[in-house]
Amino acid sequence: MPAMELAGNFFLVGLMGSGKTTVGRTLARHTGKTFYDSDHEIERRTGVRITTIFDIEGEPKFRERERDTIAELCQLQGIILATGGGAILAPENRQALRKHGTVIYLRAQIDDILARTQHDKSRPLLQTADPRSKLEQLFAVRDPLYREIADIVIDTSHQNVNVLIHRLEQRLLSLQSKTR
Ligand SMILES: Nc1ncnc2c1ncn2[C@@H]1O[C@H](COP(=O)(O)OP(=O)(O)O)[C@@H](O)[C@H]1O
Ligand SMILES: O=C(O)C1=C[C@@H](OP(=O)(O)O)[C@@H](O)[C@H](O)C1
Ligand SMILES: [Mg+2]
Repeated sequence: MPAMELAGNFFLVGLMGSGKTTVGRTLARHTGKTFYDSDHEIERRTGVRITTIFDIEGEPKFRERERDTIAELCQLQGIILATGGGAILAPENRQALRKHGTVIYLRAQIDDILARTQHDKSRPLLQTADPRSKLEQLFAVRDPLYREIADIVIDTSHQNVNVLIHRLEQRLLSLQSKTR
């Protein structure tokens, strides 16, 4: 029996390192919904890591794979989906996410993201001499797009994951009772 009853799909968006995969997995456990991560799904389908896809095929082809994967996952019901940070760049993805579920924007500070991702080589866009300025550029382009489709914006800075998830779940329950 899940601890929490929530109707519908929930989609997590936000920059790399904002916690989409981590929060999504726990939210799925608490709600009894099935967890998907668009990056994991792309890796499962191709049999290679995201970095390898970027190396061999380049970002445009990765974005195509991401679009196809998100279009398919959005047809499912009762899921929690952690998207990749750049998924919202494609208008089709923004439209599909808005249409098929509740969109949660995990908003993180660049300092926190840098601390969380500094030892991790799995994000090709951050393998640069100056990841801070890269993240600043990405934030400038993407923050308006995350906001455009978000039903809930939640600040993730200065708190551990458990506190964050508790706050998020309270927000989701109150959103659900309002829209009923
Ligand atoms: N609120 C948080 N506070 C501290 N660390 C976090 C928080 N959210 C995520 N992390 C850590 O940051 C790293 C990146 O998280 P991840 O869930 O992979 O982010 P995303 O999927 O958004 O790129 C992981 O090591 C995770 O444990
Ligand atoms: O921001 C981006 O463009 C990307 C974010 C990554 O996912 P996370 O946001 O889960 O790290 C992954 O999809 C890929 O490396 C590109
Ligand atoms: Mg992720």
